[in-house]
Amino acid sequence: MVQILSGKAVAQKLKQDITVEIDILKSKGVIPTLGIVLVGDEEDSLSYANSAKKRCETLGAGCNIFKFPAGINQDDLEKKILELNENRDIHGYIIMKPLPSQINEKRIAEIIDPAKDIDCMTPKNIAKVFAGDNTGFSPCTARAVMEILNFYQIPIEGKRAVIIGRSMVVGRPLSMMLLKQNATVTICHTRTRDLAKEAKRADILIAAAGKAEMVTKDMVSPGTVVIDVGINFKDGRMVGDVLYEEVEKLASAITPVPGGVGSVTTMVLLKQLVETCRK
Ligand SMILES: Nc1nc2c(c(=O)[nH]1)N[C@@H](CN(C=O)c1ccc(C(=O)N[C@@H](CCC(=O)O)C(=O)O)cc1)CN2
Repeated sequence: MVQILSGKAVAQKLKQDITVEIDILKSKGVIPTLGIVLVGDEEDSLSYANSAKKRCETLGAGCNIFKFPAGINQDDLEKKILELNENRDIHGYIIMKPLPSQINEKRIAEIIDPAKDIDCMTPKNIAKVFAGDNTGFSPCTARAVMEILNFYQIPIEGKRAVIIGRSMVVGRPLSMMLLKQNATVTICHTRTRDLAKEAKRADILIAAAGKAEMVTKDMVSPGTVVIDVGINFKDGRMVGDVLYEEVEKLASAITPVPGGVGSVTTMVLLKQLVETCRK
């Protein structure tokens, strides 16, 4: 019988700690406030931004969405980021990705104040993740995956983890986090020669390719733990990167979409907001 790894239970546990922290900060006259930089109108980024705002409202934190047109140029966006660094009412902020193609993401990452970088875009913070140093922030989605694995006590040490996707928000940092817990990690991507063969070798398969329902039954061995990071919209409904109906029949455990990694990601974002606010 497949185990459903619900993100809601994990989010609930994180929520308890965050609520206590917010109450302490409020008693000192500080309302932790999140900034969200949203450029253009990518559906998953909009969903992420709106969900994060709702969570802030529910937990008593502040949230400001800074929305810019998809055609914004590099200089104007950089100016806005520098303003956010100086804005004492914003304690931490996230820049929704992907950014439009005219924007040089690397240059943006370099000017973010690392103390406000709660989704871990700056070279300084990402270097800590790669060095296995826990004193900085982690990319929220990658950390959400680890929170789920740890909450459900999924064994990681010595296991073969296969990640489909090499993004800087999930695939690459997550590979380092799993490595830190002694998994043997493989990252697959668009140029991987025999993706199904690689995926079938996984004890833990993480789908983070950003492609709706691309992981099918022929890519999964019986007994695999399947973590679906994807948030895609198909015919008006939210679906993951895993074709759930097929794969759940083979998996030993699986995260659903919705109600899986996505619901933990926004809670991790708030946790990291509260952490930076406290500092
Ligand atoms: N800077 C970043 N930008 C983006 C990221 C990212 O990790 N960093 N990720 C994607 C979107 N994303 C996660 O990967 C995401 C999209 C939507 C939601 C969301 O709506 N969460 C809901 C619950 C959804 C569910 O039940 O699964 C909630 O928390 O209530 C979360 C994450 C794009 N851009």
